[in-house]
Amino acid sequence: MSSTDLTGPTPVEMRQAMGCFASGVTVVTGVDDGEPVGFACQSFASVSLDPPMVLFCADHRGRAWPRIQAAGVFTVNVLGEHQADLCDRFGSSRGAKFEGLDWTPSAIGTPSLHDVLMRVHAEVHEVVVAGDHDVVIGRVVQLETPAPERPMLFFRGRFGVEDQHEYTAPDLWGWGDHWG
Ligand SMILES: Cc1cc2nc3c(=O)[nH]c(=O)nc-3n(C[C@H](O)[C@H](O)[C@H](O)COP(=O)(O)OP(=O)(O)OC[C@H]3O[C@@H](n4cnc5c(N)ncnc54)[C@H](O)[C@@H]3O)c2cc1C
Ligand SMILES: NC(=O)c1ccc[n+]([C@@H]2O[C@H](COP(=O)([O-])OP(=O)(O)OC[C@H]3O[C@@H](n4cnc5c(N)ncnc54)[C@H](O)[C@@H]3O)[C@@H](O)[C@H]2O)c1
Repeated sequence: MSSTDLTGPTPVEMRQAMGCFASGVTVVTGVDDGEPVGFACQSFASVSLDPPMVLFCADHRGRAWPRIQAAGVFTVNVLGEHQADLCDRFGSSRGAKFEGLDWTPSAIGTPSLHDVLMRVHAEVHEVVVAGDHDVVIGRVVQLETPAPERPMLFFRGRFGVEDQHEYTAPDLWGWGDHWG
């Protein structure tokens, strides 16, 4: 089979496979017109040390990202293991994300969430459109490491890995036992 015969995975196959890559979970926050906005985000990474840069990927359908982009500054709040409630709150379109939530304005005005492992405060440097997401590259202006908590882990669509030892990866491509 030549590479031109390959049609590539479906969205479902992408989600099932990409879920095998364990990540932390963050909440990306900003302020637009005085109103705090934010969304749960696992596609976060360090990009450059000098100058200091980070990235995250934002779905075009999300309503928070266009407002954060308009403001030009954002904070990445890295969640601890005990903060599943924050992930639920910011990872769903149900309910008001900041209703009844304590937060503090950062030096750049963005919402700092409490009891997180780390906060990255940044200015939007570049936005690259990639398929149905924007890749957002930010220039870091301040870092904070408020709490030495254990991290929240997201793996195969669930939190943590301890209870997933019996999981059998779906045989998406009919490879049987020939993984790797
Ligand atoms: C662990 C985890 C990791 C995630 N990682 C990422 C990531 O890396 N990048 C990313 O972009 N997203 C990610 N998400 C998804 C994102 O957090 C959610 O989609 C979140 O709700 C987006 O918030 P928002 O305020 O931007 O958009 P929302 O306003 O919450 O809208 C989200 C979706 O719901 C639809 N919607 C909203 N309100 C209504 C309504 N009343 N009726 C019908 N449809 C409606 C919107 O059109 C949109 O498609 C992640 C979620 C989780 C749980
Ligand atoms: N990058 C993202 O936009 C992203 C990442 C994770 C979860 N989510 C969304 O959060 C909700 C809850 O997720 P779940 O618990 O069902 O996990 P899931 O099983 O859908 O996610 C498994 C993996 O697929 C990838 N993925 C999922 N949705 C994606 C998207 N829209 N764009 C790019 N990659 C995506 C991520 O790598 C994730 O780790 C879903 O609506 C999901 O789409 C979005």
